[in-house]
Amino acid sequence: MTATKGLEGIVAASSSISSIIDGVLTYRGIDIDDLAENATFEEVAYLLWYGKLPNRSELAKLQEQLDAYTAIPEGVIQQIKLYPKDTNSMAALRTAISSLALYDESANEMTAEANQLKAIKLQAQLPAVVAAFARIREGKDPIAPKKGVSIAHNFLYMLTGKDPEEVAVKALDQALVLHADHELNASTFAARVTVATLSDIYSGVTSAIGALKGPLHGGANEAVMVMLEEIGSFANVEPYINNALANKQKIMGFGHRVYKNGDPRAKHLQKMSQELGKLTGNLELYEMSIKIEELVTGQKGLKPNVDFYSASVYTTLGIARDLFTPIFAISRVSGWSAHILEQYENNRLIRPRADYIGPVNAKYIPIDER
Ligand SMILES: CC(=O)SCCNC(=O)CCNC(=O)[C@H](O)C(C)(C)COP(=O)(O)OP(=O)(O)OC[C@H]1O[C@@H](n2cnc3c(N)ncnc32)[C@H](O)[C@@H]1OP(=O)(O)O
Ligand SMILES: O=C([O-])CC(=O)C(=O)O
Repeated sequence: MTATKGLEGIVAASSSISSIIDGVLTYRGIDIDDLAENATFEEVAYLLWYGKLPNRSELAKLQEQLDAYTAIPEGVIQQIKLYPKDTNSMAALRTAISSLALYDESANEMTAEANQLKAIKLQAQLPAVVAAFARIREGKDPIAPKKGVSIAHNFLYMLTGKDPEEVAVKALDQALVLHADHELNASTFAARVTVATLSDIYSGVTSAIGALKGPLHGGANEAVMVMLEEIGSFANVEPYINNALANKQKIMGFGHRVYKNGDPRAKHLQKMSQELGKLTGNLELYEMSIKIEELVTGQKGLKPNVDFYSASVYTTLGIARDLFTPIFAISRVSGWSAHILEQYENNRLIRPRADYIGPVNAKYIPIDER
């Protein structure tokens, strides 16, 4: 038995949710470019869960369900108030989402209907948890969600207490569409491994959040912003990047395990970054990002992934840097839950083998002889 490091190229599940074929990403067979231009995030979540786009009445019913579940249990709010003020935002999210299960009587119910409803609940509540955490750590009260508005609108409203501008809602909504699912990425795989033991959906999503947190995966969007802040100005881009590449440092937001000719989502975020920069009259982050891309692609052949331009987009929307990865989770919980439901439908325990490379024929040495 020999191991494939990082399971590169290993096909570990059959799925009908999203595909990456010849560099083209689809959700349920629909090209991401088409969805990014035309679909709302709620339509996409429905598509991922049910395998088809919703008609008007199906979408209205989903909106009603989201409205019914968005408010988070008071017990979870009280717990968030006890978190240290400097808690890592993804650690807070992981803990709070795990604790949502304690307040859901159906948490361990395993019927398909119960699990589908819990997917909707998690989708509704995850943005409310992120917004509540963001406010509570600033000593502010959480804001009750609105009804009848999109997830993007509600999230920005729950963060600030003000109805966001239409352009901000549209940008965030499109970012949510672009992040919703991505085949067997690390966090989705973690979710599937967890629920393949027939553990519950909250455990699956909690595992996924833990996996998304790392800077090689979802945590890269925050790391990109750390880099942009360190660079500080357009003039410093070239010396900074040349030095980083000469020292064999990884440039966050570049490279991908599957896409070798570029991530099809990045161009949408690049365009959004430029448009928001123009609207706010500050194109510096966008121009710095373009220059970084020119240097990294020019010297290493690496292309930006979904995380690269999302950093300048979210910053231009006025969102705190450490909420970027939680926002990724707000979107990706749609994909995680779709994969969890798919795993339950045709389950088998996921249990690969290890190529043992440790000592052999070793003997127990009594403690006094060591
Ligand atoms: C939503 C997402 O999860 S998208 C990915 C987000 N992550 C990042 O942006 C972090 C930066 N990127 C990376 O670390 C990697 O490109 C990954 C983790 C995304 C993919 O990794 P892998 O498929 O394992 O590629 P691996 O790390 O083996 O890289 C292959 C080579 O390219 C180099 N490389 C890959 N990414 C980068 C990068 N961002 N900057 C500089 N060099 C890089 C590696 O150093 C390695 O070089 P070597 O062969 O000389 O040692
Ligand atoms: O697929 C991956 O490995 C990472 C990624 O781009 C995502 O999860 O969106």
